[in-house]
Amino acid sequence: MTKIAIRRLSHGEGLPLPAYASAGAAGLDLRAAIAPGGKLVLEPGARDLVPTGLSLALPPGFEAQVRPRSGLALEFGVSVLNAPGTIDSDYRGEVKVLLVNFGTHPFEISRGMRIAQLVVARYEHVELVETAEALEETARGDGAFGSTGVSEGGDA
Ligand SMILES: O=c1ccn([C@H]2C[C@H](O)[C@@H](COP(=O)(O)OP(=O)(O)OP(=O)(O)O)O2)c(=O)[nH]1
Ligand SMILES: [Mg+2]
Repeated sequence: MTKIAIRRLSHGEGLPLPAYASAGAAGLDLRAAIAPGGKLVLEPGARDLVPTGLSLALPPGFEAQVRPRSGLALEFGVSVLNAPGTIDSDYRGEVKVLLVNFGTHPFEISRGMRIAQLVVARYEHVELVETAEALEETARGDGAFGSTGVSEGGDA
């Protein structure tokens, strides 16, 4: 299993490290590291950058994606605005979560609340090779944005 160095920042002390909630979970649950006793209220339509109290050293070739938790999205309309947030392998600052409240009620965040999940994934750097030639043809060609039909079962 790939090992990734993680540091708990001072305001993250006392909080559990991100963990997989089940044996097959893809994401490590991230917790809000807001001040003890403090709370953060996200009004409907508002966004806020929530600290996790953690920084990571991802190895080259790995990224981490900050993804919403579907339970918060379904129940409260709370999501990650820039989903999936991208943590670069060379980033050493604090991992932060940009939460947004698409719901109709204020959403209260307390310290330690599981607010998002972090999926660590491999990526590749590619070399872009500019060409003046026509690109290799495909059946799709330049069809996009519903070119294969938007209603269920297609438009046949
Ligand atoms: O949800 C996120 C997204 C990003 N970051 C941090 C880690 C990432 O490596 C850095 C830059 O993110 P990104 O490339 O998405 O933002 P940018 O607007 O392109 O900023 P930059 O110019 O710093 O790359 O910000 C977070 O902590 N949480
Ligand atoms: Mg960037």
